[in-house]
Amino acid sequence: MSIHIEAKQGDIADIVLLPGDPLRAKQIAENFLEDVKCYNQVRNMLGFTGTWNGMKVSVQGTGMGMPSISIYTEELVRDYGVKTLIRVGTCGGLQPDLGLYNLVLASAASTDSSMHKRRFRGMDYAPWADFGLLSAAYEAASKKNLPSRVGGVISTDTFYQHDPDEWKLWAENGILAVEMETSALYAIALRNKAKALALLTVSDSLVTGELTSSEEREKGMLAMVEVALEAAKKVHG
Ligand SMILES: O=P(O)(O)O[C@H]1O[C@H](CO)[C@@H](O)[C@H]1O
Ligand SMILES: O=c1cc[nH]c(=O)[nH]1
Repeated sequence: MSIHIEAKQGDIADIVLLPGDPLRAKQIAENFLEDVKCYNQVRNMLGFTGTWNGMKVSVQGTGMGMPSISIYTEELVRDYGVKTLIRVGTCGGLQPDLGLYNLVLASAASTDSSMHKRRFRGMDYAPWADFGLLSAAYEAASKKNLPSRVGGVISTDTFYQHDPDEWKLWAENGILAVEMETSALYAIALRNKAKALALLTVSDSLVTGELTSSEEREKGMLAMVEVALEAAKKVHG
């Protein structure tokens, strides 16, 4: 048991999928896992463990933003010995050729948060994905003919920006998409010698203003979850 997770030792698998939304965690468990057990209801941040094609896997909601995902991932790796963390989230596309439902595989994550600057005494730190997971996920997405791009994302502290054009600076410098957790996830995984990857489905485009409905988003997520599970299976056997 940790401060925010009530699971007993052994309840959580070595591999954990991490959606921001706890109800997406429930939906993933119901749609993909067998022999499912709910191990966490603290703060309604639901966590489940089951099996997928014989592989033990957990799925844990993280909440929104880096402070929230930091709490869950720190406790998962430090208190439960989790080795592999795969975020399955949504993002806003920042490049004109990124369509709705395209998959972004975040190779690295910039941030406008001061989280790394505090830890690195004012210097910048650029946390990155585990290459084995990244290449396995790219291969799985390619086999499914799922349009996908590998590149940098920006993890922002502010979903609603005061300057509506702020995202353009990141776009002009090659960043593919905006979301709110990956930079913290990668930094925590690297510090704890765990493997991490963020898979992000484009739910809206800041370039064109297109948006998906919540129902469409649910459907679009399923392909990403399959990619995450296949990548985990390839890396862990
Ligand atoms: O769909 P999730 O995983 O929550 O991810 C994205 O959606 C939330 C904002 O709506 C933020 O958490 C952002 O990172
Ligand atoms: O953080 C996010 C997530 C999805 N879409 C966005 O525009 N921002």
